[in-house]
Amino acid sequence: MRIRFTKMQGAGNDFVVLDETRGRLGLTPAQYRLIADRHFGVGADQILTVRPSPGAGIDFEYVIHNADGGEVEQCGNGARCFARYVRDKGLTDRDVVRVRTLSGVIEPRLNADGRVTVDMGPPVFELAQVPFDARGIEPAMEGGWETWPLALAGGTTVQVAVLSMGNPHAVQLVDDVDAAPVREQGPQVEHHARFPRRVNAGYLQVQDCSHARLRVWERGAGETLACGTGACAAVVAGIRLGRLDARVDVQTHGGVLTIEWDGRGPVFMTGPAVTVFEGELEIPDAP
Ligand SMILES: N[C@@H](CCC[C@H](N)C(=O)O)C(=O)O
Repeated sequence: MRIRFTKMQGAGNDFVVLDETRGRLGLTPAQYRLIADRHFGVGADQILTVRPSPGAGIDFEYVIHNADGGEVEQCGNGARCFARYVRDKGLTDRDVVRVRTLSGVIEPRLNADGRVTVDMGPPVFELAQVPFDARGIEPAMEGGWETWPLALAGGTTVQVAVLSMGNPHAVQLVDDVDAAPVREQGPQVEHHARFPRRVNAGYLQVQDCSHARLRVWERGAGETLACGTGACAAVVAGIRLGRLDARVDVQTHGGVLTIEWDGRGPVFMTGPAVTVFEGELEIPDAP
């Protein structure tokens, strides 16, 4: 089959965007993997699919597949690209769209400067409780919030703050992200028995109360140049640990994301959303 696609990026986190507003393509996980493959396909960290409104008060449905072909609940950098895409393609004339994802409704807003701000909804902390209570592991209090010990191979134990931004994150505070063992340790954290549905592993370096650096080993994609939900989760963790203020510029390898959280309500993420090119791809039909 031949499919039309748009290649986009948000702070270097790159996406293939597919339009299913006029009918489903019916792609299989293997076909998503092929599209994301950097040698045999287009290449992307995630595939984003635009579907029509699922009901009253919602403009679109937003479906996300990781490069490994698995469908996931949320993608922050993708949400900004999604908003840019539906506007540029004339699928809406609104500056603010309400979009249903697997983890709920989010609201991206196109700004006059070309960047996009997304109301990502509030962080969820319950994720941190259940498995640890079951194992009877004591949390460590650090700056008034709980982080949890995670035993890794070779006798290493790391402290992680575990929370959900619609998708799961385990965030570590590190002194220097450049020296953090993201590629060696990230896969271990992602697949740790503690996280039956796997997890995104974030490494946060606090520079001062409004500046941070971040690297993320993403579930189902490996280390990416930026992770939007990862930036939201890391800033929320940094605020709860007393290390960050309510508005933080997060420097990633692909660009800066501005994250705002008042300590209670939704997290707001602002950053770029850019179209790179468009094309057509021939992929084998599903068996
Ligand atoms: N790149 C993303 C997150 C994509 C999904 C993630 N890998 C997961 O499996 O939860 C972002 O910008 O948030």
